[in-house]
Amino acid sequence: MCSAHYTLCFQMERTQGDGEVDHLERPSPLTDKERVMIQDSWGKVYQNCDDVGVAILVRFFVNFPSSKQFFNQFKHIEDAEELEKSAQLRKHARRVMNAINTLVENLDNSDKMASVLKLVAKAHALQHKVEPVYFKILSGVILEVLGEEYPEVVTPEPFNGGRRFSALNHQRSQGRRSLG
Ligand code: HEM
Repeated sequence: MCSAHYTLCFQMERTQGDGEVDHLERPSPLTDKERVMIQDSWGKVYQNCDDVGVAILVRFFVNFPSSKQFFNQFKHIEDAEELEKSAQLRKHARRVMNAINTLVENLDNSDKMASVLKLVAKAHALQHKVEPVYFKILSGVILEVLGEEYPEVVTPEPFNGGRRFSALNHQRSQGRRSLG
């Protein structure tokens, strides 16, 4: 599982069937080797950050239309091609990718990671009134799109119950078409 996704999930609370709120387990710290693998893998994705970010958000809004309700400029748009052109969507895609990039760049700086996550969490909860479940859904879509577009860096080996970035088979990426 990508560490940024993992950290975002870690920040979220999960509601149990009986209505009690339970915190996710704290992940074990990354080793230096894992951190460098994640940064290396993410670097490849981030080279195409505009196209990847838009592809992720279009998939998210098409497959989970209720998530559009928070965006005044495209909440009524259904067509994927039209969504793709929306300036508000493209801006949010850049913001999402840049926030993840800051997290990945600071994997060894937990204070910085916590402050970025806190800012994002506060703004979305208090200002934009986004329910936490949408973060969970979006993180699944991120992994789905990256798994399709970058199979060499997002591999399916289980890692604490999820998927992770991996440096495995980087060579296989040579020559693969890039997104967009
Ligand atoms: C990885 C997850 C996400 C990241 C890193 C992220 C990041 C950001 C950032 C940095 C901003 C601009 C600053 C701000 O207003 O807070 C923003 C704005 C916003 N985000 Fe997110 N976001 C994420 C997920 C979501 C989700 C799941 C939704 C709703 C389904 C959402 C809805 C919004 C809205 C409505 C705005 C304001 C848009 C505007 O004013 O044009 N975000 N987001």
